[in-house]
Amino acid sequence: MTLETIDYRANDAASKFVTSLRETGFGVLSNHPINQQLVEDIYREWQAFFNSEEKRNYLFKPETQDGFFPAEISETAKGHSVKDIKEYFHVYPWGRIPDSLRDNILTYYEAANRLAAELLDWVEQHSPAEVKQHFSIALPKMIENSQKTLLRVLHYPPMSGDEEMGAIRAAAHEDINLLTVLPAANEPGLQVQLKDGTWIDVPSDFGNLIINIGDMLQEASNGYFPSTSHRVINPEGLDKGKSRISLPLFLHPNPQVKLSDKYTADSYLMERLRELGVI
Ligand SMILES: O=C(O)CCC(=O)C(=O)O
Ligand SMILES: [Fe+2]
Repeated sequence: MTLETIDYRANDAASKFVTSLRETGFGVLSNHPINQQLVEDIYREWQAFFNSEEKRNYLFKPETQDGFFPAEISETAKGHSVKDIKEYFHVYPWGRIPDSLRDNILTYYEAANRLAAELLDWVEQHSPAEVKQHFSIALPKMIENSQKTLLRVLHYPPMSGDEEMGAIRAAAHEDINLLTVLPAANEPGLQVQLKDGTWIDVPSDFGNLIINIGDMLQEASNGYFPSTSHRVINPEGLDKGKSRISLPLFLHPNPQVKLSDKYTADSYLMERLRELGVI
């Protein structure tokens, strides 16, 4: 099985997209409104930033979680013992951002959020009534003006040869948030796990937009929309010498939004961050 790429401008785009999310946890869009030149500019200028020592001036603050997370303290996925091979920067509009990178990244943040609201509306419109009734408010409303939505600029450095045994760029995990929106990275490697356990490549043609379900949408839909495991595998051969940059936007509802009888967005997030040991 492969993941089908869906033309955002096709008449049946919404229903095809939601069917793909329901079946695989992922949807891949071509012909979408995110400006590809902007994405390319961001990849280029953030690559230069990660190559410079300036990044150390933006070391993340544990209380606010904005800023630069170096490889030494980078994430260990839930259930794994080896750190991922990556470093990243957490962008929030209220957080610290290097001046020279601010305009482009905030333009992208806004454009991706606007599209995300439309895609959440597609999900809502194509949810069966018995699923829809679980949503405490309309899905696009959940993220409206949210200060919690996080744009992560990820840098996977070239392989040096002395990586820890068993380490990969991003070990298998599920995202915590409602939906994740990410432009295809500048190098392949992203894979999703199907129901039968096999791993398939997410079509990474440059210009595609990849959307995946996170645990919060799974919780809010009472399991109807599956949050599926995904990972980023290490490059082989000549590609070992190449960096990879990616740009996931993690859509987080406003903290007081009720996800289910059991959780608000805030109580859900806190429980997960406690499990991860980061708070
Ligand atoms: O780099 C990628 O393509 C995906 C990253 C990812 O899954 C994550 O950061 O949660
Ligand atoms: Fe992820």
